[in-house]
Amino acid sequence: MKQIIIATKNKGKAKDFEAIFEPLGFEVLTLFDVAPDMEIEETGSTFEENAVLKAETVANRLHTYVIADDSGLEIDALHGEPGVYSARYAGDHDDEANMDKALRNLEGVPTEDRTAHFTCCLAIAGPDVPTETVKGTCEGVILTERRGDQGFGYDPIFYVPEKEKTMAEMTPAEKGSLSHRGNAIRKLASDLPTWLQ
Ligand SMILES: O=P(O)(O)OP(=O)(O)OP(=O)(O)OC[C@H]1O[C@@H](n2cnc3c(O)ncnc32)[C@H](O)[C@@H]1O
Ligand SMILES: [Mg+2]
Repeated sequence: MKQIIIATKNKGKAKDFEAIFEPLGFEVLTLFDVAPDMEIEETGSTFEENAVLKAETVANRLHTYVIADDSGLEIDALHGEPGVYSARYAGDHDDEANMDKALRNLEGVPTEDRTAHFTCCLAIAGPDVPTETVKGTCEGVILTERRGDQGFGYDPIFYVPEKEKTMAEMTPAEKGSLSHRGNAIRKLASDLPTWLQ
């Protein structure tokens, strides 16, 4: 089976990638498999900068093609917060505390003003080629309480009106069919065979 390296330590993200790449015949490897000691400080101020930073750091170390994902939630009523700070909004990678903070900051905001979107920027870096980036988004509404137990991060409070479900109420495959990550991967897909030769 062909292998694809995702420069991430987020197991929820890795599951999202597996749901899309495994049916295409790829085994998904993460930093836990290829470079468990690596901790990359995300010093960029945009998703794109951080995705490029993560992809290039790992590609330079491993001398092979690597995909990195930098993503986050932007809530309109909070002027785009938490944005690039999504993972560390209230506590470092503390999904529950992060959701609580978002819900607290939205207290009293009516449904019609609770619009938000997820963004996913993917960067692909490798030896002797310029790094490429693509972006995918997904629109939704922030609920007042959690629903569902699938997924990760802000999925339980991110409601997708067309599906009448939160992302945490979707199977990984269903989430991938409409998510910011799925949309970004589909943009990349036509380039994949050449990147992975
Ligand atoms: O940097 P890596 O190791 O890939 O893992 P990370 O979790 O730190 O990833 P980011 O720096 O890209 O931060 C993204 C955060 O945005 C949120 N997020 C991104 N995609 C999401 C999704 O599909 N569902 C729910 N929350 C998501 C979640 O809080 C993530 O931790
Ligand atoms: Mg991160």
